[in-house]
Amino acid sequence: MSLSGKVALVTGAAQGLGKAFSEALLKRGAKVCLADVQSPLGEATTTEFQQEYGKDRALFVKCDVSSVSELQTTFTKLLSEYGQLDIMINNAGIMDEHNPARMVDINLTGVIMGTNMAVDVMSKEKGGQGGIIINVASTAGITPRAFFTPAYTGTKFGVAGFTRSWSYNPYVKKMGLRFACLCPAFTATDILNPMGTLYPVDAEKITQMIGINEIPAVVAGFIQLVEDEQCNGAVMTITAQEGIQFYKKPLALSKM
Ligand SMILES: NC(=O)c1ccc[n+]([C@@H]2O[C@H](COP(=O)([O-])OP(=O)(O)OC[C@H]3O[C@@H](n4cnc5c(N)ncnc54)[C@H](O)[C@@H]3O)[C@@H](O)[C@H]2O)c1
Ligand SMILES: CC[C@@H](O)/C=C/C=C\C[C@@H](O)/C=C/C=C/C=C\[C@@H](O)CCCC(=O)O
Repeated sequence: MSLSGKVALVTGAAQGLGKAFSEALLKRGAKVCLADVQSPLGEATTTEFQQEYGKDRALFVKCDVSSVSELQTTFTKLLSEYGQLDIMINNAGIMDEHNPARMVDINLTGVIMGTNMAVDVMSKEKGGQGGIIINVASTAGITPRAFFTPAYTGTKFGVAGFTRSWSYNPYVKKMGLRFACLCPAFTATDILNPMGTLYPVDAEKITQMIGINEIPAVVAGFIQLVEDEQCNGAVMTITAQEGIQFYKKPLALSKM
């Protein structure tokens, strides 16, 4: 799918993977609404992108994805600026085993609410143009072996299950929608702080043992999902040792 003229919403876009996903979309001709709870940093990232890709191509909205009203306001601002939404990336997430309720609100409830609002705007049955919704889980969301992050693992299992459930919906073809789940393993961003885990020494040791992805490797997998019109139901893993793999291959879209 050509991304020229498409409109994307990326949550958690001020830094890290969300920033890199946003830039990859901009490079391919899309307009991007960057949503993040970090206001000065999100504004600085957006200004950087506006200078590189054009003022009208990037928009920042301060948004805490755990707040339904802030998410709604984000969609309202995005639609009033760009008039459409084609690509929804629910990426915002934290690692804080010491505050599991907050982590569930951001990592899981935020993804569910962001997805449901995007479905309402993007569905061809509701006046939208269809498109793709990618939810960022983790390899921790498909194997429970990261014992140092049990609540985080729970949220990411939730994201993977939620996204896959949508992909099996027999009405997605009529809606013109595709759902995919991106599952990186450890990647070089600020989230890799062992102090957010229950067992920092073990977390650090296992991270080094498994290896750390560089951001461009994850961006390559991300773009593959965005551009592949057959990717509905895909669960893609990206690891330093084995690169891009499919844990669950794309589903044939239902004829219903
Ligand atoms: N880096 C990794 O090792 C790794 C591996 C697998 C999955 N992930 C997932 O990738 C996603 C992006 O993480 P990252 O690695 O870029 O980390 P990061 O900490 O660099 O970026 C996370 C971004 O999310 C934003 N954010 C946090 N809480 C928010 C909220 N309530 N509302 C809106 N934005 C919020 C932060 O401000 C930040 O910009 C997360 O969902 C994370 O769980 C990361
Ligand atoms: C160093 C801190 C670290 O623990 C914080 C990580 C924060 C987010 C990254 C997370 O999404 C990545 C998880 C990757 C897990 C990779 C492998 C596990 O699934 C399995 C580990 C154990 C094993 O298989 O032997």
